[in-house]
Amino acid sequence: MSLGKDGYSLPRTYRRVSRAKDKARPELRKFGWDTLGYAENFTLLPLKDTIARVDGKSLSVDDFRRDYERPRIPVILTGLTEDWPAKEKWDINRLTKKYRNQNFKCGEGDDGSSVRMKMKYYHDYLLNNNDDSPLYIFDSSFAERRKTKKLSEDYQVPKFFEDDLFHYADHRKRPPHRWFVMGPARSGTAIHIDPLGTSAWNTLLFGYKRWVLIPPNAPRDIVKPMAHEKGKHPDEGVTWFHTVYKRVRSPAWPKEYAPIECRQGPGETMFVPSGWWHVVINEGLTIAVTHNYCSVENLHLVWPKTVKGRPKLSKHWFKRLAEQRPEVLDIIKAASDAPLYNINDSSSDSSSSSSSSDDSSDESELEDDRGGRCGTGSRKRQTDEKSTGCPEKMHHSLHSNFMV
Ligand SMILES: O=C(O)CCC(=O)C(=O)O
Ligand SMILES: [Fe+2]
Repeated sequence: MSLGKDGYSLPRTYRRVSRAKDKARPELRKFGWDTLGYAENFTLLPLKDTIARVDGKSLSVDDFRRDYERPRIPVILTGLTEDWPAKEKWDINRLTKKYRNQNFKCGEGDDGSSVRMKMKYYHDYLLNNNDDSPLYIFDSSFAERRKTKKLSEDYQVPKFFEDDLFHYADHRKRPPHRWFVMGPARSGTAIHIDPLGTSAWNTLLFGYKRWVLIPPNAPRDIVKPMAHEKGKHPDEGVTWFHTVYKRVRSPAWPKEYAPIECRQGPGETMFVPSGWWHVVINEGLTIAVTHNYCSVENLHLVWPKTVKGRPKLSKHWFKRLAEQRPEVLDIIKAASDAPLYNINDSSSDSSSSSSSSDDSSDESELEDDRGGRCGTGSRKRQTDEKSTGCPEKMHHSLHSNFMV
């Protein structure tokens, strides 16, 4: 198809994209979206892949718990998508055809509202943009909307993550926990910790993502870009890979905060344990699904954060767990007796400090630090952590609401 003079194939894309951009990143209106020229000049340091990869088909749930989940060690699980319809169906052209007129969340307004775009316009944008840090689909309500919920039938929650204790809470009350994720080169997620002490799994169906994970005890100040490095994209993955990444790779980086890095490819499932800092950049078009969860292995971390950040939810959830999973009450009791500690040790989580028991703070504290999005719908992109009090994962980028 030939491109219009604005560079897009469809006549309305330019206006739809402009409207979304103005709402999601009004501060770029004057500065411009491609001013830094990253589409031409952005390069990543050469890959240093240091993560363990394990065949998910032959690994037992008990072994996963013992070797990775309990000790909180990141790992890539392979071979889990072989029976997923998504393996074939989550192809950009097929998705665009099937969900052409459906809106997907690709950003968040200053007021926390979702910025949405129809798939057909997003597809046009995806193929034809030169933005420094492009809009990124991070949609946490796809499984609840009539016309997009079939996406949730295209994949299966891997057995390792099936026992999500948040299932026992009323699904309308639980924090956002699953995201359909799609974006072009240079889109990604700023450094963050997922919200509420949850762990996450993130399965890539198409493309390649670069990940850097940094241990929970690393202080916030050293893992985040410095004030003078933030520029116009303070909360974007590209900025981190442009600034902090060099330090992480230098011999001066403290050994105790040694990162785990990798290039995740199609069919690979990343396990991000509770409390780990992580940052992601897409090397080209990627299509993924990610869930955050609470299991018997991280409940001791999730519980105190939920009490603090989502007090009403915690009461409701406690009742349900007492009825249906009484055996986990000992974990809750032990976690409640322990002094409230930050799972990040030195990297205190400012977001969780703003607690009050009213609904709004309840809502907003779901996330910890995901850098991603707040609000109720996005998971993971927060603009600035939890300090904004937003609970989702972080992104517009960070799963907005649910991440730390
Ligand atoms: O795929 C990505 O961009 C990473 C997402 C992420 O870390 C999150 O949603 O918390
Ligand atoms: Fe995350």
